[in-house]
Amino acid sequence: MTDSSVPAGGHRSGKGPRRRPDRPHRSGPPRGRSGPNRPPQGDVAREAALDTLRAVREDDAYANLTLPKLLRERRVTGRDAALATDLTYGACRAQGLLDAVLSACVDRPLDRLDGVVLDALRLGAQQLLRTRIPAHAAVGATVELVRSRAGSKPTGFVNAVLRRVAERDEAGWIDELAPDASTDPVGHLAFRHAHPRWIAEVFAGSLPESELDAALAADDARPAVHLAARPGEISAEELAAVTGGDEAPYSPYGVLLTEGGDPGDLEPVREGLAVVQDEGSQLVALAAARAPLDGRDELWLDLCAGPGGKAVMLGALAAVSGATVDAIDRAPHRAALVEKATAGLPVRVHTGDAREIALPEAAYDRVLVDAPCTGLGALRRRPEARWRRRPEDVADLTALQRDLLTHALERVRPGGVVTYATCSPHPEETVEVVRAVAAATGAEVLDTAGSLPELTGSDVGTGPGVQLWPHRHGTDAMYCATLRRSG
Ligand SMILES: C[S@@+](CC[C@H](N)C(=O)[O-])C[C@H]1O[C@@H](n2cnc3c(N)ncnc32)[C@H](O)[C@@H]1O
Repeated sequence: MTDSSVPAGGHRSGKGPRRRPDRPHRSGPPRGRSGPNRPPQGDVAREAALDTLRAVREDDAYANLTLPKLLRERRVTGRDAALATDLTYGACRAQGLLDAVLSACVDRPLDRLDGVVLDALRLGAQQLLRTRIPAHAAVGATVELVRSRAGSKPTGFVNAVLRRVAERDEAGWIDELAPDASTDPVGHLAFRHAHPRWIAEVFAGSLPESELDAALAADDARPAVHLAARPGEISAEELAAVTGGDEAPYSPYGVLLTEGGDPGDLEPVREGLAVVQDEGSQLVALAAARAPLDGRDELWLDLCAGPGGKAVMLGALAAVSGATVDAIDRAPHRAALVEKATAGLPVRVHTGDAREIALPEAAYDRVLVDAPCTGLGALRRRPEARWRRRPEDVADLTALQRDLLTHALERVRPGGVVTYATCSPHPEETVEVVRAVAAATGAEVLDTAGSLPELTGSDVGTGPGVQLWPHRHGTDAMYCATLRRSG
């Protein structure tokens, strides 16, 4: 199809800067050129979105890895790339809500639909309910997409379903379909903010009731992009000046980017003076490096290091203080990423299971265990994750988390400190792991907030440890707690 009549506006209403919804969607040189540098043609944004949704549904692919690769391969850039990103990530995040609406408009279970048709309906519903794209354009473009991918046969069906979806806006469908707010407030908010109920229940169990709405809303929004200035190389103030960002509120190395665009293209990032890293992750690495310690402080261990975000911060701080870091990851490709990220820093990378690898026992002064977890605190970054995770994943992970923390306490010397972290606020993965391992090993739980005075005045929970939240701190919902091995 030609898309010169299709508007490009793809922003969710009420969030972020608005693009003009009615501007013709067109990029690149005039049509008709041919040859190896021919620009992409057709509705390249929606085609890329549809292909990504298929990969997520059929192959369990990650949208945030699949889509950028597809856009690169097809040389889709600028407004088309931005529209593809908005639609794909939006449709992945909101899948449960979109499916509830589609189910109300379709006369059979959604899993009986052809896969391409279902993906297209989700894409169409996303445009109708959660962007400012006019209804006629959203329906027309989706029908043409289906025609180009699945032939004419299903187009009448897709057209009819999307016209039913378009009879109400998002708020209207929420009124119609969400559980009643007075009798089932958690279910209502879960539906409204497009979260599975069990995740909303986990959040509800960790927060005052009055904060659940804000927590789920923040979790459904696009995350801010932070840079971390490399300690010893550039200050946050200088980095903010060079990038046009703002110094972040908590991390002394953090910069909050205020402009869009690919942060990887920024000069300080290309030159290795800064990395893209959520401010919460910066604070975890800082807590690990600052935990109070008597005596020697020269041998550090990062037990679950891949892909290396915190290892870079630890390595740079170690370089400043004269320490050395051993960094382990079980996955060879992730260990390779740590190796690349920490080049030039005093970091030795090892591949293997942290519970078995041949490294010294009772030898390290500081250890960071950034444990594998459900990732419920970083759902903003992994569009499809909230619908893929299952409550039954939690038990396997907590067993591994306890095991890793116990091994960390065996690697650290008596009197040494271990910082345990997750990008999840689930109490079973956070405070309960820390309490259980402290009780079993006799380790002392330290005052983690005391190592992060920058957080003073903000609510970091009742512990043990520090719990960050997107709606409170603008960070991922990271958790960390520090323990000292008894002598
Ligand atoms: C949450 S990620 C760590 C993120 C990392 N610290 C960073 O800041 O980039 C958890 C990591 O633990 C690794 N892992 C899982 N089980 C492990 C084990 N038994 N031993 C070592 N690494 C493990 C995973 O491969 C994964 O890379």
